[in-house]
Amino acid sequence: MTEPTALTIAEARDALKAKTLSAGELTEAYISAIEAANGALNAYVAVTPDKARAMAKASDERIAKGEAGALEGIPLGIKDLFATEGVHTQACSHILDKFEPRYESTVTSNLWSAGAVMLGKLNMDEFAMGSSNETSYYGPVKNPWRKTGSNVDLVPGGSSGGSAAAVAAHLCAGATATDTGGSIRQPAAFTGTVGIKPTYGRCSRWGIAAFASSLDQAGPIARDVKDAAILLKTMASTDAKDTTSVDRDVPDYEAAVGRSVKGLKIGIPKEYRVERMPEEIEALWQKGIEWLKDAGAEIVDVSLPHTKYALPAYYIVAPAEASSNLARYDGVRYGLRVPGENIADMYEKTRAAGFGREVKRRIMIGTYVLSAGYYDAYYLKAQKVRTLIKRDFETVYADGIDALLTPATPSAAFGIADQDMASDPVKMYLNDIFTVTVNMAGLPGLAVPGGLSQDGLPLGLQLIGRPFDEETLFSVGSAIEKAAGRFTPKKWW
Ligand SMILES: NC(=O)C[C@H](N)C(=O)O
Repeated sequence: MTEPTALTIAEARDALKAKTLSAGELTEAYISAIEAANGALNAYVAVTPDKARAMAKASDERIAKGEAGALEGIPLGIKDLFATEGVHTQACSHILDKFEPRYESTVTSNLWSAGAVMLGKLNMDEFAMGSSNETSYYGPVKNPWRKTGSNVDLVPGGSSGGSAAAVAAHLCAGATATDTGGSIRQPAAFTGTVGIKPTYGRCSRWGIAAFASSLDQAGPIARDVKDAAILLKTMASTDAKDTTSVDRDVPDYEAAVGRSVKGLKIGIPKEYRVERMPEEIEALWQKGIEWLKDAGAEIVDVSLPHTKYALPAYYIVAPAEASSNLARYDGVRYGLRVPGENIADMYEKTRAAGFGREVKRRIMIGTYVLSAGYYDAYYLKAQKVRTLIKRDFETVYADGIDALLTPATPSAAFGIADQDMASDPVKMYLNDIFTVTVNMAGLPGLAVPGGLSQDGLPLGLQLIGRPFDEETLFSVGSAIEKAAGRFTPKKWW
């Protein structure tokens, strides 16, 4: 029999339904896999076996009574950014030390209401700021993938590095993640998994620690396109507690998987052919184009003229919002408190000790671009650029384009403590060059594996859709998946 942890969500769902596997057995298999692997991979920052067993037992009882929910008995990992009642929720920051919320985020409560089982909390870049998972207070996550014949540890990408690594290494059936500028799609690309950032407003942000509220969106990381569709269906909802969540029915995303792409118009934006793009990324993109042509789609060259301004504008808007959102961590209500001479001294000492370097850098950039005298020159201008970026997409969609195809990242996974990235934060920020436009425009974006690099590392393609048209992304994504195949790392841990 296949190992229970090797099953996709769709397969596990069938096995649970056929009663050839129980939720208890499936959950035990994941708990053992985490125990065996987490010391090496550091994907989980908190494991909740007792809770998982109790949830699985309840699932088995519901299955026996014929009352199974859409995700009944499916063991999931949760990014540490989501509030989980009574369970470690620290956005992988020292400043939230020992914080265990008294409430549950809307996305996770949707999952538990559908019968899913929580395995624990997943590592991430501190407050989701990073592209390598190295800014986590809990240390870096190791990518389950290594170059062929090498034993050098690589990053899994970030900020949802723990989510991506856990899914790739089969330490959960699927995971929640969030994406502000690429945090779902870049780690998915680096680990050979599938990740979707839905349209802004599709998932409730309630109970997710805020980084940049106008850009943050939750979404799943999964082993294949179908599993991503299954997870998003339950994660998405309209929520009175988040006024930016939209009042729209959630479609049956799973039904879109495998649907024909014949006649769809796929745009290829020429501005994504950036300078010094590695040949293998260019080749991957070309392969994606050929696969979609073979599947009957029409390929159209398009232009998104303001693309090159997206990254600099993102690194103004995101830090500006972060500096405001992170003002709440002051040592008064929750988390870390470092005593001081007086209250101002206590704030200073707490924030100095509680935040890591990258978070401090963003707070300083954000405070600067919002300050009197600089607001118009930076923040206001960046917001105007954001409108131009959004209009670029509106123009191509008005011309009948159904979705756009681009690479997901400008490279494959790089080494932990990469000197180039460590010495120059802008080099790290360049990881987001293909993904931030999507957040700036509020659009859905899907990352799907397209193949392996010459060194044997996964490379991802990105599909960008019309607002609230995640279904087309699932259809086109599954056409790519069908042609490219699926990718699982060789176990070394
Ligand atoms: N949060 C994200 O989407 C990650 C992005 N690399 C950032 O550091 O802002």
